Amino acid sequence: MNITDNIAYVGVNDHDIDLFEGQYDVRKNGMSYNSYVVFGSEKVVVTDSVDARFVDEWLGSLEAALAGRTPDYLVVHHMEPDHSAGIATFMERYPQATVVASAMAFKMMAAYFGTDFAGRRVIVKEGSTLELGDRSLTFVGAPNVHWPEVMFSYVPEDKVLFSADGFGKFGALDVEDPEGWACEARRYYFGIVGKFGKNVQAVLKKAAGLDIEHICPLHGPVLSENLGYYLGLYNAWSSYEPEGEGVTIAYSSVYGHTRDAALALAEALEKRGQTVAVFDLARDDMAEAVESAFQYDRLVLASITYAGGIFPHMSTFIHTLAEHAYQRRTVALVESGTWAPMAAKVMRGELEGMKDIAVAENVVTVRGALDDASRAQIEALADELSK
Ligand SMILES: Cc1cc2nc3c(=O)[nH]c(=O)nc-3n(C[C@H](O)[C@H](O)[C@H](O)COP(=O)(O)O)c2cc1C
Repeated sequence: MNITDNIAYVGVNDHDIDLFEGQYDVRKNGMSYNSYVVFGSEKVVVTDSVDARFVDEWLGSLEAALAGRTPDYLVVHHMEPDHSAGIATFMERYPQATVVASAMAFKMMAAYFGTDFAGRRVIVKEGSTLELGDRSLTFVGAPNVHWPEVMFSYVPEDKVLFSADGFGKFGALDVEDPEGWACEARRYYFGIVGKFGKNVQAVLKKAAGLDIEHICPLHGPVLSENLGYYLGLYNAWSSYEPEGEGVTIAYSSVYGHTRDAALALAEALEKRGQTVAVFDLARDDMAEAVESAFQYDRLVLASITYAGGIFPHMSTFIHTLAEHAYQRRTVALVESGTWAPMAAKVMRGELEGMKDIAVAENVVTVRGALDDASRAQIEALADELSK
């Protein structure tokens, strides 16, 4: 696959992986680890490597793409092992090659490979340029998007931005994603990059000064058309702006009564014309619930009272939101409890540490099964959330 006349794709698809980064379920569509070759008139650059299980396949694709040329540089934008596992093998195979990376990336290479390639390396920083003859790579610092050593690079002659894990997406490239780009890119963003909104904003500002026609991420498809759409989403996501109006309802229930309340609220909201997404935190993909909470402007947390506190899945969910800097949203509380309901109080306390969270006035309390009182509370909450 060619990105431009001078840039080829040499990445791999992974359909064996179950959990990406140890927690994100990608069994349905797999994952891609992207690597590219930039052919300059004088020098050839390979960008990044792939996961350890695919290094041989990557080297095979690379050799085919090189068509007899030898690579002069291996540019390392990001040292996470799913992109860096093949560095040492590459350097053995191509003894004339030089590694190009940030100073911090070389420290990480020493930690992973026992060598920082002294004598065979070029350290780059913001604004450094690598000349390839009729082409060049200019480096753009992207610290903490989402590791500290990350750099993007830009090829002005081809208007190509190599964006490391930025603009990444779950899913291998040999399967069509029926949901389009945004759904799995959003789950990826809020799971993996979401905490670092400020850093993403900083690099987006730099990117705004570049004339870009292709964004080449380390996971997912190369983005070549309608770039304003992708940049607009990244701008909304990284500034913690809700992407749209809607209510995410996340519930934890053992015997089904809290679920009944959550579903009754969903129905009441839908009757009022609201978009609603409901998640069972024990059974649905929690990363999708997190994604949905960030996508929409309102969130309902519904939990049983569990040993004087909240259910473990709800606790994990709220902590995950907090860890990802959840903010600027309205949150409503639904609780159940048979002898001393406490869940709403506990959840309210957990929300206190988050920025700009407005807690809805109406709280729903279910004491056993839904009754007239709790049904009335559900209607009142639906009214409040639909204002
Ligand atoms: C392990 C366990 C611990 C519970 N702890 C409390 C509690 O501390 N206070 C309380 O009022 N109810 C407590 N309950 C009762 C639940 O809140 C009650 O069963 C509730 O209806 C469960 O809602 P559900 O039907 O959605 O699972 C507990 C229930 C279980 C199963």
